[in-house]
Amino acid sequence: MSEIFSPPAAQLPTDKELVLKVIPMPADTNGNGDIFGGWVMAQVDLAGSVLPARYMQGRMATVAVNEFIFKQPVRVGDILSFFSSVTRVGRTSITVQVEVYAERFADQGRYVKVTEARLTYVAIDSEGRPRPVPPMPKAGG
Ligand SMILES: CC(=O)SCCNC(=O)CCNC(=O)[C@H](O)C(C)(C)COP(=O)(O)OP(=O)(O)OC[C@H]1O[C@@H](n2cnc3c(N)ncnc32)[C@H](O)[C@@H]1OP(=O)(O)O
Repeated sequence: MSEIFSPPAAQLPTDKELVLKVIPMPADTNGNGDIFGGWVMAQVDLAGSVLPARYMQGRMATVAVNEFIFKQPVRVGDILSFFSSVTRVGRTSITVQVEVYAERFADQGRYVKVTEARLTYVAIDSEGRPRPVPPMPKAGG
């Protein structure tokens, strides 16, 4: 019987915020029976938008997937945890780093890093043109 490769357990990041948890379903698989990469990318795009939305306070669009690494396959029934941090606030855009960790269906509590990505979002006005990112309100102000 063939063994399934099991990478070492990962530590969850302490410098990032948990922005999404989701469990992929059989309808999200590719021809190999693993989860389709496009499904993972869509979830990362949604997760990545959470922190920029706090700054942008309105319409925004994904302008770039600057980097996307599929480090390990994702499987049906994994619990996926998406962690994100803002790495750059520009005039009209915000860049985030997203890391995705899987708890395998039959190995809960042990985390495997499956994906990491860097994405950039742009604040847009009602015409779809870039607008300045509003200043972040001061905490407690
Ligand atoms: C809701 C959704 O997610 S929609 C899904 C897919 N996304 C889309 O359909 C968006 C389609 N694209 C667009 O509509 C336009 O490209 C816009 C509105 C996002 C940007 O318009 P542009 O005229 O290209 O904007 P412009 O060149 O002024 O750049 C805007 C910002 O994006 C940044 N940017 C542009 N390209 C990149 C890139 N490849 N990587 C990183 N940042 C980038 C710029 O540096 C600038 O940021 P800054 O002001 O903070 O320095």
